Amino acid sequence: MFVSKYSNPEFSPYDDDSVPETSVPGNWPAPTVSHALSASLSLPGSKSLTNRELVLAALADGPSRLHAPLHSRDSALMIEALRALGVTINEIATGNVFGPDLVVTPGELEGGSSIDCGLAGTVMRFLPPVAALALGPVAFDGDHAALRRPMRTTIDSLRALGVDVSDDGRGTLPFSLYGMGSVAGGEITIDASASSQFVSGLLLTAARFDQGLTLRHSGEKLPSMPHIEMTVACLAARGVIVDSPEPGVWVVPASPIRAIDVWLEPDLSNAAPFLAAAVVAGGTVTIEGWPASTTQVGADLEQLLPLFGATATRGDGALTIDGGTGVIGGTTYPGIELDLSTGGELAPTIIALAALASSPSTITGIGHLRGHETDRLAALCTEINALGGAVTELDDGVRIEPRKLRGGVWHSYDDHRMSTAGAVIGLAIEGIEIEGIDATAKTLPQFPALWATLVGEAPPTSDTLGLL
Ligand SMILES: O=C(O)C1=C[C@@H](OP(=O)(O)O)[C@@H](O)[C@H](O)C1
Ligand SMILES: C=C(OP(=O)(O)O)C(=O)O
Repeated sequence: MFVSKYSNPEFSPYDDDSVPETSVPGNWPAPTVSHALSASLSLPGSKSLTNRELVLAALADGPSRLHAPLHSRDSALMIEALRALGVTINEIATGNVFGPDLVVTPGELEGGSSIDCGLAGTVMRFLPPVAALALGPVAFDGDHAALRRPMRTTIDSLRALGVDVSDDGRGTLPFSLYGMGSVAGGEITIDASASSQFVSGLLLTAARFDQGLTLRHSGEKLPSMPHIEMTVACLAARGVIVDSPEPGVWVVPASPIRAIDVWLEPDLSNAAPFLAAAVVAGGTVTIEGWPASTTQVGADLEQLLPLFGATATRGDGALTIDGGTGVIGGTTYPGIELDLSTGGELAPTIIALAALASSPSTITGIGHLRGHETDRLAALCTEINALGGAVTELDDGVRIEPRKLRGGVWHSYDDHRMSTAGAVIGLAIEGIEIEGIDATAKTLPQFPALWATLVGEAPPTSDTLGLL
């Protein structure tokens, strides 16, 4: 039997003889715990806020300082792309273990570049409208895994705004556009049912269009509303007041975007697997620096994790989840019925917890996760079922039946939230090896180091936390 070096078989209620015999080189053995947790962690800045503030600072009327921004693959791709478009971005060391502050100085936007979007939805959906303001051609491409993410709405909306876009008709990366130095703006209708980022991308730049923008969403659903509200709030902080006269309509006035200094909040969606660990292992996990109020959908974890029998407490700028004795200590919790359309990026963690529940769960409102870093519904079904689970895909979600799980290789599909969902299950199930833990570099390069701290394996050091 393969036994993770962190595991203690005595405490696993899911012991099974069919775990793999040997470890696969390069895979990350997910730590299994045999004790209740008592961890307090700080996390780096929010991906969604950092990449919005980078874009807004690049379009602003002077230099902006970003304090405590995220430094990860997604933010690095955004920084490189903005530099290629003529924006100056300098680092200022502050002693923050998660990396330097950034000073963003706008410049005249120039074309002639090729932008690597990697696998970052925020780069591929936020930057084409910015590039349309540049003078000259700008090409957009990305990772192989990115070439299936929906981009048709971005392409069509730019064309509706009069921008010259060349693509191969598939509605995905790669494509290119020819910026004319300005965009007239006006009124357009788009279908953003595949991603809220189509709306956010247009809103972020629209104040710089000659006539601003009236944007209408026409489609059967609109996922991730909190992320659109985050965009509107970031614009408001820079003096651009977006009116929403009715649901699905936004009016952005032509207006300067003010240069301001901003403090980035920690990434609350990246807190999800750490806080969920308390549910599985028992004991407490505290995330420091939890904002008193926020536009991040990760704030919903305070209400979501108690659905799994945990207790959430806020105080002293922190959120603590107490999982009692946890799954490994014998706690059972019933499955849940949940519409997660507002917080799709929390779904992989929630589904991992549901896979350890004692009765069935149905998670809906997340059909659009098929267009995320991977088809997350298919990936979660495949990986949980390969461990002995019983997850089925629905039109817009998944149904999870309780099953005794066993160890095995958990594939990440280049998706950071698949890697971390596997780690959550791995706390209770011996012998789970994560293939592709490096995917966590997309938004949290320190994940393996922080997870080791969480389970009490190693204290954090500037070497382990500062890695990029
Ligand atoms: O605007 C953003 O920062 C994001 C919006 C959401 O995208 P979708 O609406 O495509 O789910 C979310 O899932 C993603 O992680 C980040
Ligand atoms: C969907 C996600 O990312 P992206 O910003 O690449 O869309 C995510 O982080 O869960």
